[in-house]
Amino acid sequence: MAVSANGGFHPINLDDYEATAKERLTTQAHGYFSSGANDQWTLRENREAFNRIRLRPRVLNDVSKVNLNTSILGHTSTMPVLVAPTGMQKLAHPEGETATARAAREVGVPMTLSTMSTTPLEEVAESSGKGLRFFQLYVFQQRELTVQLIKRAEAAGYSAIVLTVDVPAMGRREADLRNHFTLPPHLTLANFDEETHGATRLCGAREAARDGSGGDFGLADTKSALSAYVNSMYDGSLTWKTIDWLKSITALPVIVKGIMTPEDALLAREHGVSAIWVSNHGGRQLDGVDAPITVLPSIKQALAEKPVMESHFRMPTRMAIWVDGGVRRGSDILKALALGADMVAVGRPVLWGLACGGQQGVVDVLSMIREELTLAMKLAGCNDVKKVSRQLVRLAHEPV
Ligand SMILES: Cc1cc2nc3c(=O)[nH]c(=O)nc-3n(C[C@H](O)[C@H](O)[C@H](O)COP(=O)(O)O)c2cc1C
Ligand SMILES: CCCCC(=O)C(=O)O
Repeated sequence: MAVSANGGFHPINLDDYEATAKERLTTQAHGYFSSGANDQWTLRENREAFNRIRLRPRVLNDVSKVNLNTSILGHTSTMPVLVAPTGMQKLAHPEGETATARAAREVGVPMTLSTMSTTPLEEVAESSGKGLRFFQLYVFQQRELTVQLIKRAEAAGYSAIVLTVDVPAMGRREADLRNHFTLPPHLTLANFDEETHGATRLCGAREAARDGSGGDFGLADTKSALSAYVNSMYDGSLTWKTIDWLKSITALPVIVKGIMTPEDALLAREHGVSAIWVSNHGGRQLDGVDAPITVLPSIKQALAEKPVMESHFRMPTRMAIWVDGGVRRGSDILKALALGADMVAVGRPVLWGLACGGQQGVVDVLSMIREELTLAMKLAGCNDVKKVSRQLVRLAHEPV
């Protein structure tokens, strides 16, 4: 493993990557990557919720071969795992998003590129060739800028638009406030140019106020340049009509990221999205919300109880369910699949792999996830991800 040649680093689980990444990153970068909002209750709960779910293994089921291949939006992934969008990856490694995209391609899983990338979306696409890539969209008050981003993602061969809906305002990340988070001078928000955007190096609240970009500046905005940026640039007025608008300007499948209730899952389906991404943004937005894995069963049930028939074929409309938050073990993925997820995303572990070893570090992290998932499947008596069923898990309130 390339990373083991690098400073005698021999990780045996994803937590080992996190510990070593912490040693290698600046305080500001580590604070930004690792932290959650406020008291970080939700951040911890994202992990703890997995511990309350028990597996129910079956035996004597020939698990000599395990099939992990999964179909996603008409494409194939070599496992039911995808890379979640995370901003500013050059804070982790000089090759940033390019290294992540190449690693995802090498492993055969989709990569989601953040709007807040430190590499232009075209460069990421070019460097990772035929790899499957989705573009994560933040909607800016400057609507034309948003339209341009979508057009560029289409032209560069991204296969879906992932609209993130849980950032109408910036969550309160106290590590960023303490560290006065900003981008170092050599990095920019590379999907924008300074002339049209005016803030590619992020901006302090005072600067934003001075250049008239508006916003309602609070204490947090004077301490975190990211907070000032988000609160002055993002459009906080989005509604369900925004989905209709998005669908009217792109032919790409639209995925809505940040769904946490059955009510919103049903609305998302009504508005014709291809998938919902059940997520609380890695515990970084509203502290006190449940873990995505906790709300997943009720979302799955609500969608099953109220099927919507496709008018032409009278077949139930199939909207996929993706989930993320606190996934650190192969068995976490198995639990998520059993509770109804079609795909499971990982955020921070990819950043830790990137910080530890660039592209190879991310390949190693994703390979470790694959190895753990394969073993969990074997030990649970399941030889194909398509066969993972609800019977494979027991929730805390269910009888043994
Ligand atoms: C450092 C960092 C940056 C993130 N940036 C984005 C982003 O730009 N867009 C987005 O939709 N989600 C973003 N997220 C949320 C992730 O996509 C994902 O929902 C979350 O990290 C999943 O939890 P996990 O880190 O426990 O796997 C970010 C998360 C982290 C940790
Ligand atoms: C919302 C701020 C930009 C990136 C992001 O989504 C995150 O840091 O969680």
